[in-house]
Amino acid sequence: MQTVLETKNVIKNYRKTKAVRNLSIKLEENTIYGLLGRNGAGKTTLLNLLTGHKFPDSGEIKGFGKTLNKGDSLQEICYIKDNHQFFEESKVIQLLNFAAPFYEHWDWNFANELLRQFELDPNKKFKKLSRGMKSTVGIMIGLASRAPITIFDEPLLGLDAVMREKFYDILLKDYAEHPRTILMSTHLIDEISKVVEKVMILETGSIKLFDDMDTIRNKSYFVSGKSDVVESILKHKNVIHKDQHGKITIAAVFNTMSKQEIMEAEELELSVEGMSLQKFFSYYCMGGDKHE
Ligand SMILES: Nc1ncnc2c1ncn2[C@@H]1O[C@H](COP(=O)(O)OP(=O)(O)OP(=O)(O)O)[C@@H](O)[C@H]1O
Repeated sequence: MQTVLETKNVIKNYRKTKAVRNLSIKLEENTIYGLLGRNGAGKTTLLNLLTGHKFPDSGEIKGFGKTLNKGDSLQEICYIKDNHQFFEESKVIQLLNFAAPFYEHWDWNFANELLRQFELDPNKKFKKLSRGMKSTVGIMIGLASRAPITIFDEPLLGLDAVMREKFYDILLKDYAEHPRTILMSTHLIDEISKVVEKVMILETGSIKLFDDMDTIRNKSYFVSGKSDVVESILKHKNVIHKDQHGKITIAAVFNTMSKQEIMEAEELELSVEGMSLQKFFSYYCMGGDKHE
């Protein structure tokens, strides 16, 4: 698959804060990426660097194989930020009219359909929209742009569960018909696990994990049962968290377990269950999610 965006040894500091540390990643065409990380992990900084809104202190950023110099930004990118800088006095339809010419693949039929689906009055002024409605304006522009690379920074802030489901459904349907690269940073981890194909976890400016969603799903398990049996079966496995309840241990494992190993565990009266991405993220990054 073609690489559409790439960073090589990118560093970005804000005075003493090392926001992005020596980061090298490749984003491929026609893939949906989820960008995860705790507050302050460097997600927004990375997105700003990829989109030319910020320039690295050192390292290189390439779009479609070409190095981006200071001030360059790719026409192929649509970047929707969480802090909407839209003109407050403008009506929704004026904002769409303003955005459309920037994007070669903009689809007005789709934009109008999105207005209907998200129940937005095109003649309402942006400043009079609720927080969630403001987010839907960004979402609509991001989707209708059909940009080869669409980047959303926390697109779902303020959206209720119904609207968020609507977004995931529309995104997946449209992506199936018009494949492109979509990179989305979010804290709604379980929700996006249904949508993303690859997951990137940032921790203090570095990549902690970059893997296929399916691989993560297939490698993350809870194994529970009598403590000594759990301990013996997991001796050589990557246990990322353990909980002890009397004589019972519940272990969170991030490792491949073969069908044979699962069968053997079950024969020893252990239970082996899948783990949600949220749980995996918590255990993998935070050493437990007891404070959720
Ligand atoms: N303009 C700035 N000036 C100084 N420090 C900054 C600036 N922007 C970000 N930082 C710092 O850089 C680090 C990374 O911030 P960034 O906003 O990229 O994280 P994030 O992962 O997007 O966080 P969140 O999930 O809370 O939005 C943090 O320590 C933050 O305090």
